[in-house]
Parts: sequence; structure tokens; C-alpha cells
Amino acid sequence: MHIPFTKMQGAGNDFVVLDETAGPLGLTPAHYRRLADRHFGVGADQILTVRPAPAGQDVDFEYLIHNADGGEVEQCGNGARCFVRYVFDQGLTGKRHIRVLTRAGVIEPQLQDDGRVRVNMGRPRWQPEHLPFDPQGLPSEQVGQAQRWLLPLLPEVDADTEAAASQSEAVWIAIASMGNPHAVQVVPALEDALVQRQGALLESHPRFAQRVNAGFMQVLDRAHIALRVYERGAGETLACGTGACAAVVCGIRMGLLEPCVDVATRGGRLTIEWRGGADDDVWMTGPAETVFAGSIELPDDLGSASDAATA
Ligand SMILES: N[C@@H](CCC[C@H](N)C(=O)O)C(=O)O
Repeated sequence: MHIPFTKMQGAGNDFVVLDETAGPLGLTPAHYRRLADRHFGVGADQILTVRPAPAGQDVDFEYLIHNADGGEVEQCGNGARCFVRYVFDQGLTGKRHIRVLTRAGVIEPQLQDDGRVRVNMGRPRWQPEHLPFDPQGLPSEQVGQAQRWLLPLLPEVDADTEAAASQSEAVWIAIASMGNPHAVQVVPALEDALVQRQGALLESHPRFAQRVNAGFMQVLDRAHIALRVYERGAGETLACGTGACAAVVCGIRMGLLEPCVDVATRGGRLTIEWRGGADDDVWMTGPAETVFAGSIELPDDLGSASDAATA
């Protein structure tokens, strides 16, 4: 099958954007993995699909997100900024402020005059059941308004054994959902953070039934953080929009941050605003750019073979 696409990026988090406004392309998880593949495909952290608004919904479009591993997910913040840039530039809408339906609810991205995009990302949640996260039996502490848990990263074995004591590696995590799940650590120095090792262990930790995105936040001052995120289904990316929202929400709830925070990621700068109330929406502002457009030939029968290989 012949698939036209647009390659985009927001703070270095990169996307293949597909247009399904004229009808479904009929892609399987294996097709998404091939599109995301940096050697055999286009290369991307996520695949974003634009669909028409479902009947009866007060939105302009529907927005589907697939991680590089082919799995569908609820939300993608950097993708949301690229989404409005894409539909506007392609002439799919004349509006600069749109309402978009995601698997996690409605978000509202708007193109600003300065070329950046501001998005109402909706309300954060921090109750364990919203991720979901199973905190039962874990040591915990209250930091400001937030709760943190001491999570062993290696398999939890009988704590009485010597082996368990010598193997124990545990990290303090706060949690937040932006529609998708995030575990956030405050680290003293980002360059020393064990992002690859701990990120991989956290991502598939059995206490997160839907897996999790792992954030590593260094607080620079009350209005600036540096952040790296090991993303569920994609590994470490140059930036994660929902990860930035989640880190700032956790930092504000811990009493470490003010309501407007500049987030330095490895791929660019994001601004996150949140007034701190359970009913307050989180706002994210950042860049969204088109890199190139093209088309790719994908084998129709990619599905079963690749699915079997990664099962
Ligand atoms: N890069 C994204 C998040 C994409 C989804 C995430 N990996 C998940 O599985 O929840 C962002 O900018 O928010």
C-alpha cells in the first residue's frame, strides 16, 4: 500500500502524521512500527492520525496516537501542537483554535501569532487508580500536597532474604495522569540520572498495569526545570509534552514550583502553566514544525509476521 505522510517535530519529539479524513488507511500495529522504524521506515517516536470529527461530537477532528512500538495510546502533548499546525497548513480547517477528540478526552490546541502553539491539555489526575498504579504496601511520604512512593525497581522478592537486600534498588516516585500515565522522579543532577536503565525498568514495572512514562526532573529554580523522559512504547525521546505537564504538576503539588514553569528538554523548551487546583486545566506552549513530506510503500502483509516477532 502507498501511504502519503508528513514528518513533523515538536521540541525534537518526532512524528509521522497521516491523513485519514478521506477514510481509514487500514494500518495494523506492524505498519505503525514500520513507519516509526528509523532504518526500514520513516522514523518517528509516534504516529499521529487525523480523522474527521465523529458524528454528534462537538469537536473539529479526532486524533489517534500510536507509539513507535505500534500500541495505541491516549494522549501526546507535543503531537497535539503538531496536529493543529498540520490541519491548518494542509487546509483541512481555517481555524487556528480547534477542539480535538483523543482517547483521553477533548484537548484544545491553538496556533499563536508567534508560530508557537498553546494547548489546553485538560485536568491532571494523581489518584493511583487513574494511571493505574498499585501502591499497596510501598513505603510512602507526603511532600507538600503530593504523595511519593518508594518503588523497588527490581523484582520484589521476599524481603527477608539476603539476596533481596543486596539487590534492592528503589526510587521515590510521584505520579500523575495527563490522560496517559507518568511516574516522576526529582533528581539532583539530570546528567547523572540513570534514564535508560531506570526508565526501562519503570516503563514495564508490574505495579503499572498499563505501563508508564518515566520522567526525571531536575528543579533549577521555582520557575525552571530540566527534564528527560523515557517514554512508554518509544524509549527516551528528546521531549515529551505530557511528561512536561506531569512533571510540573508533581513539582507544584510538592511545593517546589510556581504556576508557570519553563521546561528545558533535550530537544527544546516548553512552557507549562497550572494553577494547582483539581479543576484547573494544564496549559502547554511550545514549537511545532513540519520537517518534510513524502510517501512510503508498505507491504500489505506486514501485519502477522511482525506482530508474531514482537509478541
Ligand atoms: N511524546 C508524547 C507522549 C506519547 C505517548 C506516550 N509515549 C505514552 O505511551 O503515554 C507527548 O509529547 O506527550
